[in-house]
Amino acid sequence: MTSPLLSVQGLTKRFGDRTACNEISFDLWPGEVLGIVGESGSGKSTLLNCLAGRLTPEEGSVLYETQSAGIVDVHHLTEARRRLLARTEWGFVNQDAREGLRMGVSAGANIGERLMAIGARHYGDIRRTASDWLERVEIDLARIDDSPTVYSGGMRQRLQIARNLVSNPRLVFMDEPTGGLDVSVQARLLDLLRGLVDRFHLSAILVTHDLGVARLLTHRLMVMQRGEVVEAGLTDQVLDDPQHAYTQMLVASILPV
Ligand SMILES: Nc1ncnc2c1ncn2[C@@H]1O[C@H](COP(=O)(O)OP(=O)(O)OP(=O)(O)O)[C@@H](O)[C@H]1O
Repeated sequence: MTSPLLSVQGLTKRFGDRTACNEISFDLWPGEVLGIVGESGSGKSTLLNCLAGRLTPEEGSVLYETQSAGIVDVHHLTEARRRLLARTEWGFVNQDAREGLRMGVSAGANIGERLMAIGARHYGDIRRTASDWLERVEIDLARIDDSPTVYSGGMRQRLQIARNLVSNPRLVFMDEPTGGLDVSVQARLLDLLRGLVDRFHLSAILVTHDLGVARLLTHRLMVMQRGEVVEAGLTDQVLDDPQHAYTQMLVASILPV
């Protein structure tokens, strides 16, 4: 029997007297893509940041099964070990690619840096792998030495995805990866992400307010309202036959038939 990659128990995060996430518990299984959906302000990003160790919850635990050191409690690791974990086993794709890229170095270096962080040293190999990944995310190789500052929004997002996936992460956190882009750019990025998720059997947790994105990319969904998970289940089931009044409202407003 396999064990969960991530196991979350009773996670609560408050900002002053506002509870952004309230007693959230769930498991993520290897190879699974879990979507977190809900309206703006429902607590999705806060939850994601608590899972990835970027925010510290007031209560609860986030247990992660590491590749070599067994199960660790993300919030009881030292800062140095958490950073190491983030660098070697996780990816984090931000909505704003500028936050996930180093804007002062070339596209190739953005990918190469990640490889060097996991021990790659041979310049030729690093350059070759960076080139492969640029191709994989449909960026013209002629742009490898350009800085991402001269990339379009869609290209930057594809570069951020390449930078995250090049190190073969076991778990990828994504916060609105297609947000803020033109509709046609979004569609292409979604196609690309879906292909990569399938090809690399990614385990991922994806935050989105877009139920169309959730439908395309996720296996399972958690629906959040005011910091609570109000409904959870297989994505198609939740979207085709929502049980909670809030989910019914979301589905009716976002996916009109
Ligand atoms: N740093 C912070 N300080 C104070 N309150 C915060 C902070 N971050 C989030 N909140 C509050 O926590 C609640 C949840 O916010 P969060 O950003 O997690 O929601 P969200 O569902 O991700 O929304 P969006 O889709 O707009 O990003 C909101 O009421 C928000 O105002």
